Amino acid sequence: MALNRFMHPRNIYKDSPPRFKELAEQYPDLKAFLVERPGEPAATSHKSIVSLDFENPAALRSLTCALLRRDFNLDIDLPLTKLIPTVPSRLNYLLWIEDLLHAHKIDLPLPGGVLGLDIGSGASCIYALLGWRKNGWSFVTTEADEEALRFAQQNVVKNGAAEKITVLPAYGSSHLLETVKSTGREFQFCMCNPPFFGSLAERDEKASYKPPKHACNPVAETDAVVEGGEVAFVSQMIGESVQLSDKIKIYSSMLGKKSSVAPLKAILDAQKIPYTTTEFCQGRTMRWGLAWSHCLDMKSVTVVNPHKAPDRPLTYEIDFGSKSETDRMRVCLKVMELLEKNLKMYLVSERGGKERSQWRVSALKNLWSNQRRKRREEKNLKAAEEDVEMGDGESVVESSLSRSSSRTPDSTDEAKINAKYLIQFHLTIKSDSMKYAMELRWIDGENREYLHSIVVYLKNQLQEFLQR
Ligand SMILES: C[S@@+](CC[C@H](N)C(=O)[O-])C[C@H]1O[C@@H](n2cnc3c(N)ncnc32)[C@H](O)[C@@H]1O
Repeated sequence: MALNRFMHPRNIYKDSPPRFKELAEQYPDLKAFLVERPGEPAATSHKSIVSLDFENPAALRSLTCALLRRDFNLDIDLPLTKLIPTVPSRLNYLLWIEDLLHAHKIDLPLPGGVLGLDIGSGASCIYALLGWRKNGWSFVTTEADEEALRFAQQNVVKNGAAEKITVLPAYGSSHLLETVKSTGREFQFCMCNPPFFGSLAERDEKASYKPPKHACNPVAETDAVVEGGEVAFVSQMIGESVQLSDKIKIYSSMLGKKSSVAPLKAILDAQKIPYTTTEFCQGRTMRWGLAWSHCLDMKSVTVVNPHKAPDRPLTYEIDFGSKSETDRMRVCLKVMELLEKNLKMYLVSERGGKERSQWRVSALKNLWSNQRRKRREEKNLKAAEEDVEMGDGESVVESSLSRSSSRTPDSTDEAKINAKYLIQFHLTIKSDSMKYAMELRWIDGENREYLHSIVVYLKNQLQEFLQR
């Protein structure tokens, strides 16, 4: 896992790679593929190291299925004859798409939601299923291989995503054009992990492609090979994108060979199409990302740099003195209510698990400042209402109401959803022995001080709530 430290900073496997022994306790399918070897001679514990038999495609399949089930509540079937995706690597590309949408403010809950197009879903249909489960996105995907298409369709239905993900057969020789036309829809982005090679011989000969032992499985030719290789495939996508223009806001593709990046950039440069590139690092494998647009200035995009350590989060610890799932749920629900109902923020769930839940939170209005004044006013209002109940006259209530500056955000907030948000941050709630820690991590916005005020607001509200 030499390159793991360069994984996308939000990749959940970056700092916590799968522990095979633990995982196999939960998913006994994996047990048969565990390999135990002695620990390092220098290690004091002499503990053996438990790994997985990565050369066995069935082991890889069990791992992928277990991670999807444990971390994303996704249940998929995969034939051993098709490409078996690794979850951490697929997340890296998806997280980059999130960054691009975010940088252009097209990741907020749009009226119809975010709609993506995935070219070549594979049998797993992994990008669409992850994007749907993680971010609530809708997808149209295409697939050229009949067996992979059938599996992808079954996997979508099996996970109850048929209303949000449509898996279509590839449209003849067209990669994008005919599919987009046939749906009559507009897409926020398209993504693609094309077959890399021009021929099987090239795959086997290419010095620049040395598949790590553990990545090899008897991949069908359609997964790995396409006439002209990935450069021809993506140049055709670029050509079709010129005709589609802003029907897709951000076009993108993953590239399996570094040597493909330069010729594709040259094609975009020649046509003055703005683009941006990135590197995906996972395990011992590197991949490249290329994204371009006909309506957005991709050159000015500052995406979250995968090589830069994220800012330290602001943390608030809640000490219960006892731990139960019910306590954690109560706190999570209260935090959701405070953010969504009281502060009118928008939450997108990014991870839900027993020990840790994470959301991306966007605020369009500052409803957290001056909370002390607002609470004082609410208290006055309450006292006045009690006076009324005791028959003490209406005038007190009226004046108290007119003094109160707290307001309920109206439905026009929805209409302004595309406007610039004030702040966007990650909220993580973690449970650890006797404590629950709530972490707020800055993503973007107008003023970093807001994050501090939001923590103070949540802290005050939760203290009141927990005392009850
Ligand atoms: C490298 S695999 C990627 C599968 C999956 N997206 C993943 O990342 O695991 C490429 C997929 O594209 C499909 N494919 C090849 N040419 C295609 C085309 N013209 N339109 C749609 N799918 C195509 C292949 O059958 C294969 O399933």
